[in-house]
Amino acid sequence: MIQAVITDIEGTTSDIRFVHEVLFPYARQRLAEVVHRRANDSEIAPALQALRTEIGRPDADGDDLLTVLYGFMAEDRKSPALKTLQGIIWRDGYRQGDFFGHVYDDVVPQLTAWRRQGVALGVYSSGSVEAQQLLFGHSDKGDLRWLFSHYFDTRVGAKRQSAAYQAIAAELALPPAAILFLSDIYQELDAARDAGWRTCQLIRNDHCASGSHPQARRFDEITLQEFV
Ligand SMILES: CSCCC(=O)C(=O)COP(=O)(O)O
Ligand SMILES: [Mg+2]
Repeated sequence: MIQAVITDIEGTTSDIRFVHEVLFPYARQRLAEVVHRRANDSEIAPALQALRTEIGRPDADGDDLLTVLYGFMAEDRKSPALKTLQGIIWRDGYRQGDFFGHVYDDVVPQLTAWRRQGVALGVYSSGSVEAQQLLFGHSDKGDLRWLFSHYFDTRVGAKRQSAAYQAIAAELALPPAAILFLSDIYQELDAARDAGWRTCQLIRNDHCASGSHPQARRFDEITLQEFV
């Protein structure tokens, strides 16, 4: 029996276009200011230091780091330091009302129903936990943070590696087969299945590369009883 549902964000609860056409450009336009003018801020400095460590260049200056960050953004690299910086920049955007987090219409009713059935709900995204809470806290469906009891980002491990799913199951204190992972990316689902989780691939658009997992176009097509 499924006791927890863990969901990806981009391409699963939320439109890829919101992430790539709204969030990423917003962060990109503000990265230079953050790296050059706010480098000594208490939350920026550790992120820049983590980036130096990540790239193995302890002496990298602001320009060097900016070049690396632009490169990471161009290739959509899930760098923890980049994700931390993006989350900090997006905070201003959400708070100023520059945008709201996109959430598909079918998501909230289904998550609410599962929660009422006693199923624990969590998020696992490459976006930082702060970025996840910002998106759901300032969503176009209102503040949805009450839905989720757990948030995981790449600090628990990379989404295409099964060790991350083992670590999440340990934190949830649940057997792997009692956890259902929802994602649009079959490589992430492969890693979850390797860890013993149940999986379902969301096909939100025709561009999704298909894997060997059960599929749904919307959350209300998912029946937990089918995943025993
Ligand atoms: C938390 S919203 C921003 C999402 C993001 O930065 C990203 O890289 C998408 O990652 P996901 O694991 O949700 O596909
Ligand atoms: Mg995704």
